[in-house]
Amino acid sequence: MEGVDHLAHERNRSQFDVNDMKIVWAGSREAFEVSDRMSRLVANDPAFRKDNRVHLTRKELFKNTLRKAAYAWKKIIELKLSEEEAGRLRFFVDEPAYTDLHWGMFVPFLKGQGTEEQLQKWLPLAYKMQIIGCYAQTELGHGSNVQWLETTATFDPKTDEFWWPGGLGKVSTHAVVFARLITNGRDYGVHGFIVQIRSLDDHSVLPGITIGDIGVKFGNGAYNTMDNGVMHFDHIRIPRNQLLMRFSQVTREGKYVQSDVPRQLVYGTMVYVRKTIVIDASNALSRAVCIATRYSAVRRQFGSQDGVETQVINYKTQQSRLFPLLASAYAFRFVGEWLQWLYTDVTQRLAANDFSTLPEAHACTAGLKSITTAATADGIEECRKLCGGHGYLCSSGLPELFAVYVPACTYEGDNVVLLLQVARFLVKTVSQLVSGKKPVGTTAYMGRLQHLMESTCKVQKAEDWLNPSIVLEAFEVRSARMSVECAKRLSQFTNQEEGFHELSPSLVEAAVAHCQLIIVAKFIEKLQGDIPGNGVKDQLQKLCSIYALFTLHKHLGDFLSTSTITPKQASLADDQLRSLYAQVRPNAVALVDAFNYTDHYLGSILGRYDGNVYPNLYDEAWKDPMNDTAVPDGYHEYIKPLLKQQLRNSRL
Ligand SMILES: CC/C=C\C/C=C\C/C=C\C/C=C\C/C=C\CCCC(=O)SCCNC(=O)CCNC(=O)[C@H](O)C(C)(C)COP(=O)(O)OP(=O)(O)OC[C@H]1O[C@@H](n2cnc3c(N)ncnc32)[C@H](O)[C@@H]1OP(=O)(O)O
Ligand SMILES: Cc1cc2nc3c(=O)[nH]c(=O)nc-3n(C[C@H](O)[C@H](O)[C@H](O)COP(=O)(O)OP(=O)(O)OC[C@H]3O[C@@H](n4cnc5c(N)ncnc54)[C@H](O)[C@@H]3O)c2cc1C
Repeated sequence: MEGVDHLAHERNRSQFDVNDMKIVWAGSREAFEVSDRMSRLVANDPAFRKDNRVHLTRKELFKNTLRKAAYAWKKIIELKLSEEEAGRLRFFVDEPAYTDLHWGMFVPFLKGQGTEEQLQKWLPLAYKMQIIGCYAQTELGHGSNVQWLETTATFDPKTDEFWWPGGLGKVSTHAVVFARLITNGRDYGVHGFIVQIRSLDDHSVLPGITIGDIGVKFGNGAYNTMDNGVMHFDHIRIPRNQLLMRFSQVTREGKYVQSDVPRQLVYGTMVYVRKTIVIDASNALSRAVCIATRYSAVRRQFGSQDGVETQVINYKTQQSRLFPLLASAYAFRFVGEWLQWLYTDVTQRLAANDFSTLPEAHACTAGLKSITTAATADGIEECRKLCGGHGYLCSSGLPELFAVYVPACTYEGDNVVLLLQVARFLVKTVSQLVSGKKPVGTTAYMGRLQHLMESTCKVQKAEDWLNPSIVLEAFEVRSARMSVECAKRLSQFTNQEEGFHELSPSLVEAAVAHCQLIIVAKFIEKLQGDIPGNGVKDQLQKLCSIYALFTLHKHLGDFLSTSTITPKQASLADDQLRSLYAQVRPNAVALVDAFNYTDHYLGSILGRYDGNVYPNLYDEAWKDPMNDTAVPDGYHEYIKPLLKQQLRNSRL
């Protein structure tokens, strides 16, 4: 019907080359080509069908996931896919599965923590999927507080329950298990061990171990394709060499030998995964924004002129809710790219025994994981509301996306707990300024503290807010002043831990300010580089300004209370923001097309590429098993007697 024409018109009016933008979004031409090929491969293979997921019971759903994972593996082998291609294929299958943990945590943990000998033994098995691994760290009683894990690994172990590990409940044959290492009567803290948990012959659980699935999780379908598990050990014995010994060893005599490295390296896999989660936030948010943008261009309500109602995307309120999310998706993409660079850099330094950037890598991955996942979870829900009533239907793709995505705010570190880590890092950075230590990397701006404490914002007219150095300085001033204020208030406490506890809500806000500064700074940095493509850079500049000015608008209290800007300058920022929304409007559909998502991956009738929403929405309703019969099951038991009774009563 009408929808087809609407989107074609939208695409024709865009002011940049969408194919060039696709390359920027993907990161490189090569990355684009791999993603494009893998997404089509999945979309065109009926074995990867997912539109029936919501109608399956948990057991059917899980078995279906096992089938898809096995089929995907068969394809990977048959087509001799590279590691990158295989990763993209799994991504586009779009179903949480044990393989996420095997490839995403078990293998990286082995690679990061194993000795050469251990790598030779375990990696080939894991690479060929002759063993399947999971990551068992969280216990029933302890998740955030890793140091206080109760599981012990001694010659005479106690017993304890693990709780949550994905892939553990039904599939994994091996687990990386976190336990406090005790030898010669001394507790050496948390270490990682490889433990075989199921037989490689018949998949039965090994003696002394009890394992099960922890039960149905949030949402219908959604993350229930994953077998998050509970595991109980009762006096399990493992060979000494299953302690991963790259950084610390236990000798045959039971002597503990610690290499000269920070003990926090045992947390390395969490840093790796948190970095991945930031890129994943841009995937999830862009997907929701793509659905909401296309549908907003198709949907019409009110404002009829010449008998045609207004596209809801033309409402300023719709734009002010949608376009900041579009800008955030791009912002998270670029900060994710930068984080990937930071991670590679820190890894190379660690290999050369340079641990100097480890605290920054930890703070950046923890903080950015926290704010990008929180914004994405909220953003997906906002997109659902932007789609009105149809957004609440599973066929919009949004309810399932939300349910799958929200645990990202909790797993791999609760967001608040992680922001408190950033706050500690900031307070430490400020206190070290006194001793003359020069801050580097993302805290380098603190080195200009005197200037930032005294400077005044130069904005006099709305267009001044398009100046990247003015915007950057406003974010630096706000962040520096919030951190300094926290540090000052902390210094009034005699007991620092007590002070930290007392001030933690303000500390979290200071951490958010610092992380938002990083995102703005990295977006601006990206734009300072070479960005080829007709009109591409211009669009990205607009999105960068929208991200920054919307963030400023949302956190106006911080900017005003720290006297970073005046109320007049805040009002000028709002004026500029409105103008930017109007400039992005004709490009909105093309900007989401640049994500290059197939209809299969989007899984949304509202977000269809062709915009042909209504007939498909209507047809989809008839496919629901509820419509198999016109008269429902239960009519004879529960409806008919009711109606008959009313008839009898009315005759009385
Ligand atoms: C379908 C999936 C979709 C998307 C996912 C996309 C991509 C992911 C890819 C693959 C993964 C696959 C699937 C993902 C799905 C789910 C996976 C979920 C897996 C898990 O959840 S595993 C369990 C994770 N658990 C946690 O994260 C626990 C959180 N807690 C902690 O990390 C720590 O304990 C702490 C950070 C809270 C620290 O607590 P503490 O204060 O007690 O710290 P310490 O005393 O131990 O240390 C203090 C000192 O050390 C510094 N520090 C802390 N952590 C680190 C670190 N990681 N690196 C470096 N330094 C660290 C800290 O700053 C202190 O320093 P200081 O100088 O002394 O102040
Ligand atoms: C879908 C999913 C998959 C998972 N997969 C795995 C897996 O594969 N392997 C694995 O080991 N684990 C896994 N987990 C567990 C996950 O890592 C933990 O749930 C997470 O680290 C949070 O810990 P917690 O549950 O102990 O939360 P808690 O720490 O109990 O948090 C509860 C509340 O307390 C607050 N809080 C806690 N400590 C502090 C503090 N110091 N200051 C202020 N507030 C605080 C938190 O902000 C939160 O509001 C998974 C979890 C989920 C939801």
